[in-house]
Amino acid sequence: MSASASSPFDPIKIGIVSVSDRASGGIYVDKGLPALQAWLTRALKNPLQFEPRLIPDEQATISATLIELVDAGCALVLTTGGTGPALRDVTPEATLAVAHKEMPGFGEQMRRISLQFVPTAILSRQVAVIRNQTLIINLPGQPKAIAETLEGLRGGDGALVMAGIFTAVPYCIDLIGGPYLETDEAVCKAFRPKAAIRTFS
Ligand SMILES: Nc1ncnc2c1ncn2[C@@H]1O[C@H](COP(=O)(O)OP(=O)(O)OP(=O)(O)O)[C@@H](O)[C@H]1O
Ligand SMILES: Nc1nc2c(c(=O)[nH]1)N[C@H]1C(S)=C(S)[C@@H](COP(=O)(O)O)O[C@H]1N2
Repeated sequence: MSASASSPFDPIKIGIVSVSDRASGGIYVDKGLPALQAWLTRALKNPLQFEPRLIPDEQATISATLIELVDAGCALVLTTGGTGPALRDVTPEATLAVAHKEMPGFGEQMRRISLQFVPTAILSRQVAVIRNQTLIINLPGQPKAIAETLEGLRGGDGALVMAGIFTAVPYCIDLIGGPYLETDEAVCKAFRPKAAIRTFS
């Protein structure tokens, strides 16, 4: 099933995946999925249909989940967790295993932004890839890292000091034949070349 919605008013399917032994094992309540859903709901104007998954740090399970979400027609899949150096952190490997194209700029920029927040930003091996017509992006597991990387760094007055990576997501999804994402500019101003901007009457 193609990720692009048949009409601009169809709900856009977004996969959200929390990769965590402890959360999936019930040791603590997962905070990643609620944080992902809340931020995406704030940032996007489109009607959305979330496909949430809470899974352990098992490489085969992560890859199978990503393939399942792409095949289900998700235009975008965001994972949180398992991107670190620890023995069981395998989300990047599982993501690359299902990739048709790598998108290295997203990981580079997420580490750059994250360094504004924590010096351990460089411990995240997060990647982003394209599979068919779906963009898959790994985020770190710290719940606060979700807004930090997607929205960027704001000054004390709320003004954006360093843009988050989500500003490039809508145009990337346009380019792979996905649906036209519209953002709430108060949360995230999507960048598109003038010729790529659509207006809906
Ligand atoms: N639900 C949660 N509650 C509290 N802290 C969390 C939660 N999810 C993530 N974190 C914090 O973010 C850090 C990094 O998240 P990580 O990807 O390691 O997820 P995790 O839940 O620790 O996974 P795992 O149990 O597989 O180590 C965690 O070590 C923890 O400090
Ligand atoms: N924005 C942001 N990036 C971050 C963090 C964070 O708190 N905020 N945590 C760092 C830490 S401590 C680790 S270990 C790595 C990997 O985290 P993960 O294994 O939870 O994915 O993400 C790093 N990147």
